[in-house]
Amino acid sequence: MAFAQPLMSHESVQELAKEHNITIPDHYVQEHPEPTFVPNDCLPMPSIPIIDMNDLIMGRLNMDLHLKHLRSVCHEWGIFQLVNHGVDKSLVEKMKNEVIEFFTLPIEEKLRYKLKGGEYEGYGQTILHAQGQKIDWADRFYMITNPLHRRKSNLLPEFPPLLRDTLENYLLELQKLGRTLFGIIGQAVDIDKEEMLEIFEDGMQSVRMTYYPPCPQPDLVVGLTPHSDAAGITFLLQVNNVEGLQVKKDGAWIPVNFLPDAFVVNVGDILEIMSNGVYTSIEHRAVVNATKERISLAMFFNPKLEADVGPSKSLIKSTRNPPLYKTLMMEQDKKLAPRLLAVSVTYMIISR
Ligand SMILES: O=C(O)CCC(=O)C(=O)O
Ligand SMILES: [Fe+2]
Repeated sequence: MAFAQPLMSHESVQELAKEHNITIPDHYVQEHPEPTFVPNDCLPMPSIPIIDMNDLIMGRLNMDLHLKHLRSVCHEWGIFQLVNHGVDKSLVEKMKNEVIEFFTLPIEEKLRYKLKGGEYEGYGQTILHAQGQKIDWADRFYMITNPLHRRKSNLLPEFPPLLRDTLENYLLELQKLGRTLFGIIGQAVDIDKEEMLEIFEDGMQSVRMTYYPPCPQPDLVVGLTPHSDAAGITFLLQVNNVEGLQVKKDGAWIPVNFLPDAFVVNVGDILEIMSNGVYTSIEHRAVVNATKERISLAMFFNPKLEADVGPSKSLIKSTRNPPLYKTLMMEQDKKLAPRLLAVSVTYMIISR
């Protein structure tokens, strides 16, 4: 590896991967990442369940069946492909193109949004907490988009105008979808719609764009360390049709085969807590490709910052089950707040 102008090792793996004949630097080399599940005649490759939004909003006749199915998917898997979600296809395509454009910008442009010491929002790589910490083979851009007063003035407002406008439109559409989906996901586990809406209305929302460069020795690195999302739910878009996301199901790492036009929806820790453990915040990771770059866009939906997060009051009342999790204040709790702000990539379920 030879840089004319060496970059800080943790500034951009995208730049590093552009060099010919690279030797993977030590801080990217992971010891024995767990292998991907290999199917055989007795155990075929499982696939992520599909939820059809039309069934949930129009399937009045069989609504009980649809809710039961949604509940079992969120319980067994904690992840599904959402089809017929109603978000305009051309807007989604535009969003994908703008994200690709962002990562195509010269490094100097992207470094205008560079992560600063101790901050979580901006452009960069895994934050180094400790000496010897391994770094994921990916560059990321993370920022809070809602509530509006929490937006950083040097991030979204400074974006290239097309990216900024497209992201704003995309956010509005996903907020509409999120509101409907939260109501139904709550209903499927006996949480009052009003309680759900009250907690998530004008909630904390954030976005992460991730660029996974190709890696000549993909088995030596990890694109995204195994984690569960600290969010309520996550909407995930695979931007350039290159696979890499995997979920841990029954102890095995299963690749997620994104359907065209679907969002992959993750149940996050907060929904697991609110459902008193009925729903599962699934562990997931991303692997990288030997020859192709991969790009993804994740939108995280959380309760509002002043909300208390714990097992839902209406659910506990109706089921009379004892709460299995503590109730924490969304913003003030020392464990929850930094984890939510970073949507950190260390797997842990809080306060179980
Ligand atoms: O890149 C992906 O597909 C996964 C992204 C993800 O899990 C995250 O940003 O939390
Ligand atoms: Fe995630």
